[in-house]
Amino acid sequence: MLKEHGEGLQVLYYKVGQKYDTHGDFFMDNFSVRHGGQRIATMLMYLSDVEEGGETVFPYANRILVLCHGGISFLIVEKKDFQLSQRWVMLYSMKPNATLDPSYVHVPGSCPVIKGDKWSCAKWMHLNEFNY
Ligand SMILES: O=C(O)CCC(=O)C(=O)O
Ligand SMILES: [Fe+2]
Repeated sequence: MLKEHGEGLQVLYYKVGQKYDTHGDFFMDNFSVRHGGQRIATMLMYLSDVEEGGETVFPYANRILVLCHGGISFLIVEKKDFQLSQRWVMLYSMKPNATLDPSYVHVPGSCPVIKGDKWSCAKWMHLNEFNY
């Protein structure tokens, strides 16, 4: 992917009780695609440890991301825990044939933070050059 196809980084901060509602990272309207076209993929990065809560859940991909609890990240796939060696994941919004792929709709985008606080960061990649 070319760097010109990327949006600037978007940093998110959640305090206790704050959450992000269910969504997909692709656009559902024609207006939003005017800069760079549809989003192809998201690189989601976890910048902090959350003591409790703050999970990102991908039920259609059968994945729950429990990130950075006590400095360790986990990916739960089909009820099995996998410890991640990195603090980021790639989520795809489109299939290789350029049709939308809802597999990584996040339900919710972020569960409420229960203890501590959460910092995350999204980098979105587009079909075309992104110039805003
Ligand atoms: O903070 C998270 O875990 C998810 C953020 C997210 O879904 C987004 O920025 O699109
Ligand atoms: Fe998202």
